[in-house]
Amino acid sequence: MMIQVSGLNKIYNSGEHPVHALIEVNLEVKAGEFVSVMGPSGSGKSTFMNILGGLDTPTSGSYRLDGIEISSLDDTGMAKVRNRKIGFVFQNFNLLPRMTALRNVEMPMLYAGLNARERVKKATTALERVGLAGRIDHRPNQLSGGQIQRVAIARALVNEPAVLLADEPTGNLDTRSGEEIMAIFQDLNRSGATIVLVTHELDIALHTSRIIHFRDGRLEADEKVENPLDAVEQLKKLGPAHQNSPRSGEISAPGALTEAVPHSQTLSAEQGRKGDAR
Ligand SMILES: Nc1ncnc2c1ncn2[C@@H]1O[C@H](COP(=O)(O)OP(=O)(O)OP(=O)(O)O)[C@@H](O)[C@H]1O
Repeated sequence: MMIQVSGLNKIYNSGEHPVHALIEVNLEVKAGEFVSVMGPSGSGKSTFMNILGGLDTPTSGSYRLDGIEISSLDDTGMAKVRNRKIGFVFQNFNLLPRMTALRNVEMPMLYAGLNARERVKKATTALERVGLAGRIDHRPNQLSGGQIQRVAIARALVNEPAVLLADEPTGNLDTRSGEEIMAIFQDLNRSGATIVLVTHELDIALHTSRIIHFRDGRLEADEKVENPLDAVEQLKKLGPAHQNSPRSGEISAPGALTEAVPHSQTLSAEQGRKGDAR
């Protein structure tokens, strides 16, 4: 079992009254599953993801990640687990604005003791994996929202984590860019990645094979998706990307997680959207 959560509770005591944000949550996720987390605002999704990611600790209960009991680790132990086992993708991207895509993706490897050549090689491979081979020297303000999110995914992948956690990774993107991100996640999942993704959109959740629902801090439903939507098929239905449409991306064919549009064709659109990409 990749993720094993039992009797998990989280109580915040920061305000005047304690907030019971998670109540007796139980969940098991096998290696290789693709799970989405849904629920109204305030239902506990972020709290749950923060605990899964080792960014916060539960008040009580057990959380095992890849066999390691996380809830009993100290800060140093937790930081190690985060660095080695978990890849994060956030809605607001969290990239360093002054650094190129390549340097951003190299960041998680800086502390892993790899030499510069190995770092560049692995970062380049990760960027190729998300279809950004031709953009490795671009800075975030030279990329579309969808491309920035792909850099963030490459960065999350580069240490080969046991699990990928994504909090609203398509939340700031248009339909096509969102589908492109889902195509990458589906591709990674088919190669064996375990992924847990928070989304407010059912259309996005239906790309995963299991949806769990939170309400008032409780995990109230856990359902299997019989025929998950295939993002590559959805992209075909959307038709060809319009050259002038803001933030349109480049993945347009099955398996084509590579650049389909020559660099020069996208430059003008990029210039037009500078500044609103994040
Ligand atoms: N640091 C904190 N201190 C006190 N209360 C908190 C803290 N973080 C979250 N909460 C409370 O815990 C509950 C769950 O919040 P959480 O952010 O996990 O919900 P969510 O489902 O992620 O919501 P959203 O979809 O709006 O992001 C809410 O009542 C929230 O106000």
